[in-house]
Amino acid sequence: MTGSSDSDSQDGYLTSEYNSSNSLFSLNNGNSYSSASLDRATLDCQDSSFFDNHKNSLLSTKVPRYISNDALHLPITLNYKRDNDDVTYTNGKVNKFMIVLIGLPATGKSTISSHLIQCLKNNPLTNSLRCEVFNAGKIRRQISCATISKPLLLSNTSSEDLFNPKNNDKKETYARITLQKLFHEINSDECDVAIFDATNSTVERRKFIFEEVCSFNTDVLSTFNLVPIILQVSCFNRDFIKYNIHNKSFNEDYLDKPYELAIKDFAKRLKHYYAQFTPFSVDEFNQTHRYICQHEEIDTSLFFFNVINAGIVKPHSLNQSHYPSTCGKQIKDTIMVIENFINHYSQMFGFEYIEAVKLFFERFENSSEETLTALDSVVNDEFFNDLQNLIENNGFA
Ligand SMILES: Nc1ncnc2c1ncn2[C@@H]1O[C@H](COP(=O)(O)OP(=O)(O)O)[C@@H](O)[C@H]1O
Ligand SMILES: O=P(O)(O)OC[C@H]1O[C@@](CO)(OP(=O)(O)O)[C@@H](O)[C@@H]1O
Repeated sequence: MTGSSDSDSQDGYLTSEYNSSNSLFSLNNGNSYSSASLDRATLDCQDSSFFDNHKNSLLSTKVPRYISNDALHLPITLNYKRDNDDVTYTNGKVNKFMIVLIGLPATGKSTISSHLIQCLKNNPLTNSLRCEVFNAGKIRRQISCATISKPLLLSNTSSEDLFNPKNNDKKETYARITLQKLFHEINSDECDVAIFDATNSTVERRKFIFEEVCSFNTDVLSTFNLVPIILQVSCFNRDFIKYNIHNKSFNEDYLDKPYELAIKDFAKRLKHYYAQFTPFSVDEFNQTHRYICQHEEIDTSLFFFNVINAGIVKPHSLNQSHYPSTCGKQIKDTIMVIENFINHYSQMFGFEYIEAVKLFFERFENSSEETLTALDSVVNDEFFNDLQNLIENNGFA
């Protein structure tokens, strides 16, 4: 059965319908970013920008006070227990899960992955599953450090220009190595839920990933079957993006770099990504499902979930679930927990994040701190306009 998932309406006054006819990801409008902007669709802004209008920022929205801090931290648990014999099989192999992340840099993929793991660990239905994140950036840093033996002069420096599209081969190599590590750890039964944390921003990359998943599942030497789950993380709010870029400037790529250089470098990286990114669509979901079914010669499961602007925008018809005709309890339970996490993300974590962003900008407005001035000089309207142009001209306008 195929269908879109429901979401709650508890936080209805904050959320906006995100339907396929006005969606960025809509097939009917030619996957257009410009003709299907989120701010028009959801925030009632006048221009047709990819980004939320700064003045109509989500930050001006009130975070509901009826959600206590405790509730924000407590993943919602469901009311029944997992049985010991819940393990299910596909083609005689024990099922495990692979979560394929998709999203531009600094949209919150790694952060949301750690929230999801927290949620799976806190739910009796899924707490026995061993979860692991396979981050392509981390593998890149490890390999670069080992190769150049100067730990902090990483391949991210502008001289190597790793993120320039002309150097895509290098990025693909790191992604392949990361995937191989993931398959190896699944096959040696070291984890049950493997999260592939990379931008996976092009159709070609995703095609490659699903070809590899099919090869893994049909390989007589692999003991396990991977149930693929696609989790797309999107962020269209300028304040969120600016705040996230600020935080990214403190990650391992920039430990030895001054703040302003880090911001400039990351801003440049973002431009490269915006020039190439293709969002995952319902159409691509259907094509991928057909491909997997043909290749594995069975009716397989495939799931697609979205977190948009930290869960504040609801992706109703974008989320897709395809359960096979004979679907084991373990798959149903795990998907239910993940779906529940997606539907309640704003209450569990999103609002707390908005509070943090608000605080950050309050501090920003009342200070003349050099670091924050540097941020403003790089991540400004001109920068967002550049990103907008890049996304419109990358074949999806
Ligand atoms: N949902 C979120 N909750 C809390 N912080 C977030 C969230 N999304 C992004 N951030 C902030 O933005 C920074 C970058 O997010 P990250 O998860 O590393 O993005 P990505 O993995 O997509 O590159 C994080 O360090 C965090 O400070
Ligand atoms: O190869 P893709 O899919 O672009 O993803 C990997 C890249 O994503 C990035 C994008 O910034 O992730 P991360 O921020 O998690 O470190 C790079 O570090 C990393 O090299």
